[in-house]
Amino acid sequence: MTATISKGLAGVVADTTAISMVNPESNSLTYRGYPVQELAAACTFEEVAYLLWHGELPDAGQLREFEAAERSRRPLSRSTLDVLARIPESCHPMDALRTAVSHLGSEDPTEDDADANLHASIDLFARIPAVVALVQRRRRGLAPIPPDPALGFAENFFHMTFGEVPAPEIVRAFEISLVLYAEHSFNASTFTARVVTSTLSDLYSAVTAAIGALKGPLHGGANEAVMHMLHEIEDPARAGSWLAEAFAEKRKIMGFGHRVYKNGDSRVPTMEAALRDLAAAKDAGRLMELYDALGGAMVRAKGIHPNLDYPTGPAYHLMGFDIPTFTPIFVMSRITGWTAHIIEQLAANSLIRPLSAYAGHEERRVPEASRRLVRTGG
Ligand SMILES: CC(=O)SCCNC(=O)CCNC(=O)[C@H](O)C(C)(C)COP(=O)(O)OP(=O)(O)OC[C@H]1O[C@@H](n2cnc3c(N)ncnc32)[C@H](O)[C@@H]1OP(=O)(O)O
Ligand SMILES: O=C([O-])CC(=O)C(=O)O
Repeated sequence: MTATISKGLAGVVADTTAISMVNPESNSLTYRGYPVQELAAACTFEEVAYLLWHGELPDAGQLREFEAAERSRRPLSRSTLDVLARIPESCHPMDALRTAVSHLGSEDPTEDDADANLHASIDLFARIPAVVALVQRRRRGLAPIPPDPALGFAENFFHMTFGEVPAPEIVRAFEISLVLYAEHSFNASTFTARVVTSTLSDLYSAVTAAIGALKGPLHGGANEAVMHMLHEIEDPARAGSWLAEAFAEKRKIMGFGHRVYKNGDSRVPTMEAALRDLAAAKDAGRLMELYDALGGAMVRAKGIHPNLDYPTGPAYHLMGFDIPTFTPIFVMSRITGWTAHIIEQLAANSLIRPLSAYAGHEERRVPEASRRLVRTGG
């Protein structure tokens, strides 16, 4: 019998999920039934995080309690700070974050039941921004800034990174990006987390593996690659010729294309609007000319549309973050979706173990040592 191979598991439905629905036909994305565009317009990131974990938006009392928990759990332990201090400054911040999350797991002695996993998820949600901010400051030769419990999640991240909170429009654009990045069904990093969880391993191991999967430029690493690409092209008039050269060399154009959406990513219009407001506030007309020139040329040449990483790259640049901080910011958001999936996987677990079709050497006998280990020189 010849097996049907679904390379990259393309088109394979691996399980059910109640967390989000990606619908490429209607170009929509819902979290727990709510359109992501409405959530981005109306909710704080804390409310969306609560929704992903609990299945419902919080009422005022639930939100107050949740915000208080997040704010109180932000500080990093001495031992986490010591581990971070020993990681080479030259490494990518995703490597530092992966190590920090793994270390945080070694500090958490709790069992892996659903309550403990929800507790650990909120711990990671609260602490990851402190790691990301500290690592960016260290790269700039600056001392860490402790979290401020008087500030919300997004504002506090700016405070820990820059020592100040920018204008509310900038914080809002950032918060919109966090809402849009939070969850996207069985993408590669979430599926990685579910595979690890399916062996009944622990939440920190699953998140550590997910960070590794997100780092790659075909997935979350694309937001950084987009900004490098825009810097490289530099002049909007060069966008067409740069693209033609990239096609000739069979290079993938970062921030374009998607495994599920083939007619545009449902999240892009919302993020693009936020980027345009940001660019107007920052007088970044030339960057937007380049952004539009490349986007237009790509759609005209190949009919391939931008994904969410295309607008978030320049948006994070305009907010003042260093490029290597972009994918770690994605982690600050996606930790909510990953951990919601880990809890869901565990609640109805089945070991994830697909089959492979063997394509190697035909069966053969191991030669005797006297024939295998013949001297060939030296
Ligand atoms: C948050 C996120 O993770 S969103 C994704 C972020 N990743 C990127 O932006 C990286 C660039 N994009 C890509 O590499 C791809 O579009 C992926 C990996 C995201 C999706 O890949 P797939 O689903 O395998 O692509 P798909 O099968 O639709 O490709 C169809 C054709 O379009 C081409 N194509 C797809 N995306 C691109 C791109 N960005 N640049 C150039 N060509 C592309 C493919 O090479 C393929 O061409 P072929 O038929 O001549 O071989
Ligand atoms: O769904 C995917 O394959 C990638 C993606 O857009 C995401 O993880 O947000």
